[in-house]
Amino acid sequence: MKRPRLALVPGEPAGVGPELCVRALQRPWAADLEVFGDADVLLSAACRIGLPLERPSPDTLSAPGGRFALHHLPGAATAEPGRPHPANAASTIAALLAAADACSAGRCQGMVTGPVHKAAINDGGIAYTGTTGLLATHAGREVVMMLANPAMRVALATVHIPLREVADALTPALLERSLRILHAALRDDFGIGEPRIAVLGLNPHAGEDGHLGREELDTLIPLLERLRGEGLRLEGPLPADTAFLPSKLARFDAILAMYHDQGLPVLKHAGFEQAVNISLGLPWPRVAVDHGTAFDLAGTGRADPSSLFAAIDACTRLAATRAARNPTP
Ligand SMILES: NC(=O)C1=CN([C@@H]2O[C@H](COP(=O)(O)OP(=O)(O)OC[C@H]3O[C@@H](n4cnc5c(N)ncnc54)[C@H](O)[C@@H]3O)[C@@H](O)[C@H]2O)C=CC1
Ligand SMILES: NCC(=O)COP(=O)(O)O
Repeated sequence: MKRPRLALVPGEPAGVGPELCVRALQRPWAADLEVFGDADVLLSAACRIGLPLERPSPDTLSAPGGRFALHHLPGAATAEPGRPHPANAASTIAALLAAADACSAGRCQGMVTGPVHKAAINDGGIAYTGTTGLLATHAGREVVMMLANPAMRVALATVHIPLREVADALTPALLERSLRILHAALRDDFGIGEPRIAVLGLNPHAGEDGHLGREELDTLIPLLERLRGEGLRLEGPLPADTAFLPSKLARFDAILAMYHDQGLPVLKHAGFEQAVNISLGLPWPRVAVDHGTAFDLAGTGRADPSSLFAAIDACTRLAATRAARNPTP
């Protein structure tokens, strides 16, 4: 099978993304990487952490890992580690969209993204709640965020909204869409014939028969019963406090959490380094690091590249799976 070509996007220029990408370019991969970002930011990051990186031509980077195609998208302001500049918001977003376009055009078979600082993008005058939503809008698809590490897969029914708004956002339509996208991705992208999905309740003790909240009785239970009737293997709504016990986790291929901080702290505690963030439902694979811009570490060389490396490996596998499913003539 042909080697996949993946777009690699460092993300926020003042964060740890650029230096983690420099680290990725120090070694060979099972995919060809094309970098979408500001070459000067990458060269400065390499210099700062003492790793070799050169730009032998306007559209090439060279490092011990090989020669890498470069799509240079300069920022408007000089990037300072740990100090995001609102003037760089436009080029940060442009790099993500250029990579998405390369995937849509078939030039790349997937994209791997570094962390983006939501407030820095908003301060630059661009409405943005995350790259998952940005790419969903760009591709015209409904998308579900799923984080995964070797211990578990956790998908989110709601993501970057205030906690106060979560209960109202959990409509039957949103939950059904989330479950169908998750089920299809587990089957098609992860090769699980009959995925077993655990669905968490929203309220303590999954609502305690309506005494601690009604979302389980009014929304979740009827929906799960209907979808089970179609053959989907769904368990729940489960009390979230015990759903992650190892004996329970072993029974499921994925968990659908109702909101960001219901699922992600458990997953990150169980393996921050190996976790990746996968956008389910896009026309091409997109995998991101599980961590943020870590401004406290930017420029120090101390940021751990494991999640970025795991993201490149995961995206390579997903691209290969899709290529095997839809072979080009
Ligand atoms: N994939 C993405 O684009 C993500 C972006 N974010 C964004 O990043 C920004 C900062 O978010 P925070 O909540 O501060 O989370 P953060 O993940 O940037 O930092 C939290 C803690 O983890 C540490 N950490 C993060 N990455 C690390 C690494 N590679 N190696 C070692 N330690 C690391 C940091 O030093 C800090 O102590 C926010 O704007 C957030 O929205 C957050 C998570 C994912
Ligand atoms: N908590 C995940 C996160 O902040 C990254 O989201 P996205 O940018 O991948 O949508």
